[in-house]
Parts: sequence; C-alpha cells; structure tokens
Amino acid sequence: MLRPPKKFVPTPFGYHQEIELKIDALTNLGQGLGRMDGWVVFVPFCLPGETVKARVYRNDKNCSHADLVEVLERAPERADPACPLFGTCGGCQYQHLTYEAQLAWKTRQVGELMQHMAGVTFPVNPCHGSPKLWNYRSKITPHFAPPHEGQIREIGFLAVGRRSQLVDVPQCPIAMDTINAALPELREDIRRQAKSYKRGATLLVRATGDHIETNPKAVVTETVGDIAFDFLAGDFFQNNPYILPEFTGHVAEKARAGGTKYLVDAYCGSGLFALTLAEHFEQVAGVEVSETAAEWAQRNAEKNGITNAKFLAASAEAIFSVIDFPANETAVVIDPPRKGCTREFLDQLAAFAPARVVYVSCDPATQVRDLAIMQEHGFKLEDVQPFDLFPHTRHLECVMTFVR
Ligand SMILES: C[S@@+](CC[C@H](N)C(=O)[O-])C[C@H]1O[C@@H](n2cnc3c(N)ncnc32)[C@H](O)[C@@H]1O
Repeated sequence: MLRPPKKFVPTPFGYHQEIELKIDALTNLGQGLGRMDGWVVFVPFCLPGETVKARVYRNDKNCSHADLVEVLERAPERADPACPLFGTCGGCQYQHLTYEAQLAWKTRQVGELMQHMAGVTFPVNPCHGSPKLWNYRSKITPHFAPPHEGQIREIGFLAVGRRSQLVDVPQCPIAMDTINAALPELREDIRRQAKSYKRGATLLVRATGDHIETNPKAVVTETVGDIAFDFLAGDFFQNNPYILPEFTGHVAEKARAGGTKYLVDAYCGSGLFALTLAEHFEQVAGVEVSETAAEWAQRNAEKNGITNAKFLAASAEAIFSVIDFPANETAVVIDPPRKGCTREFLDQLAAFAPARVVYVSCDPATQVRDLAIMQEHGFKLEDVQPFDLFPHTRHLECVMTFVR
C-alpha cells in the first residue's frame, strides 16, 4: 500500500482513495469544484456538469484536493485541447473548455468573487472575447534548471501544481508564430552552451515586428491603433496586442463619460492608456514607478506628436500632490500590478475625489478587495467589464468603473 506523505491528514479520505463525484463549478483558479456529502473537493481539468473519478492527495481543514483519474460523464462544453502538453504544463487551464464556455465562466467568476469577498451583488457584463484565440501572446518567459551532468534538460514552464518541476515546451500554441519559429534555435543554443550556466535561468522571448528580442535592455516597439509605443523588452507591456484597440477603447469610453476634461493614468507603464486616450482630454498626467518605463512614456508622447501628456517617475500616490486638475472634471485610470493598490494610494485617491475612476486589473481578487475600500470611501460602482486577454488560461483582465 502507498505510504502517505508525513503531514497527510487521513480524514475524510484516505491517501490516494479514489472517489466518484459530480462537478458543480469552476473556481477562478481554474479547478473543478465538486461535493461529497457536502464536503468540497477540488479536481483540476474537469468541468461543471461532469461526473469524474478522482484520487485524493490532500485533505485540508474544510476541503480536499484530488487528481483527475477519469471523466465518467462528459460536459457538452468539453473541447479537445490543442496542445499535447495540456494537463502537464501549468500554463493553460481551460483548453478543455469551448471558448464560449471559457468566457461565460470568467464572467461568472468575477460576479462570484464580488459577492463572496466584498458582499457586493452587481451585474457583470459578458466577458469581452479576444479577437485571436491562439498564437496571441507577444511574450513568453520559459525557464530552465541548473545543468545536470553537464546537460540542460527541460526548457519550459512549471508543471501543473508544482513549484519547481518544469515541463519541456518545444512549442507553445498561445505564443505568437514568430516566437514559435524562433524557439527551436533558441533552445538548441542554450543546450549547446550548457557548460556556461552554473544556475538555472528565465529567458525573455518577446515578439516585436517580425522578429523576436531576448535582451531585456533592448528597445522594442508595439503599435496600438495609430500610436507606436517604444519600451524596454524587459519592462511591462500588455501581452495580447490583438485585443488592445477594443480594450483601450472601453477604458476611453468609461473615462470620458460625463464630459471629464482631465485624465490621470496611474501605474501607466510606457503610456498605454495615457497616450491612447490623450486625444479625448485637455491634459493628461501619468505616473509610473519604473524610471525607464516613465521615460519611454514621455518619449512616446513626443514620438507620436502628443503634446498634452506629462509623465512622472514616482510611486503612484505621488501624482496627487503635483497635479492641479479640477477633481470634478478629472478621470483617473488605475492599472496596478497583481497585488493591487496600496491603502495609501486609495486614501489619496479618495482625498482627491475625482469624478470618475476606471480601475483595470489583471487579478480580480485584489481588485475586489480594493472595490470594498473604494465603496467605503464613497465611490459608487457603475460598470464591471471583464476582458479576455488570456484565452485558454484562467487569467482575465477586469475593468471596473466608479463614479463619485
Ligand atoms: C499592470 S502594469 C500596467 C502598465 C500600463 N498601464 C499598461 O497597460 O501598459 C502595472 C505597472 O505598474 C507599475 N508599478 C508597480 N508599482 C507601482 C507603484 N507603486 N507606483 C507606480 N507604478 C507602479 C509597474 O512598473 C507596471 O508598469
């Protein structure tokens, strides 16, 4: 009999006990959720409506975790994954789900998070799909471990549910064609130079124009609508360029509503929202903590002939003491990193009291945490619009609009 790991809690299920259960929901982490006598069990790679056989590997305080052994009854939304590594590679969670169902679940997950975490019941608009479903990612960052007996083995992404084990990824169907075309040679070069690596590393592979860039300090260009953005390959830029015109268009519409004349773009990167929205505003101020990104934002304004946008290299909350925009005619766009906004930023935002706030986030959980603080501060939620920047993965971008 297989011996359980030392810390295994033996109830309610034994180690590797196989159970049959019906899946009711899909969590925002991409796991199927089923119940046995009311006890919650999480199983990856299965879908609501399916009956599955699963093997338990952990019992927590109020739920268990199991691996999928077999789908006994398939859901009609089940799709054939396009990638042979689906289920082993940790990069994608939803290739087994039709695209319509992916969008429907992402919409539902935002509403449920708002309800469970903030007690807010609010209608979420249907998740806006990506115009391109495969080969959309302009950047990937494969990893490799230190050479073993002089050889580099896997070059790829973390295996499902693992913290250090990698899966070898020779091709990635969500990465752009130019990236896949370059991967074989890149991987071969690394393996050839195995002796020069003492440690493992993470590679940067960014598509720009018709070639790829691997040097994080190199300047690359992306075009959104008729605006060209230069930035350092290692700095942040949205990874799915195909959806950006619709995405920035939505942010523009929400920021301008009510006739605002001034725009603050907080956490502005190389100026995506500030510069795509600048034509609709009298004056624009952006703030970004990365000095290189803020510098490129200013240069991008000049390069594109935009004369009403100024950028500050500082932490986001510093912007409120340098602008003299009338708050009741100002919209603030916020697009923080995954960890969300700091309390300090949200307090200063509330003290400034702009007419509108358009909060863009790649992590709905931290966004919902901040939503509760925004409501305490007297901002009223007006619109919730998820965008699918990351088809076939559990990730989504969500735009929440607030008014005073
Ligand atoms: C999700 S990105 C958004 C960038 C930009 N809005 C875009 O769409 O290209 C978040 C940005 O916030 C910046 N950042 C992180 N912490 C910050 C802080 N405390 N103050 C200002 N910017 C910050 C990061 O450098 C990054 O450029």
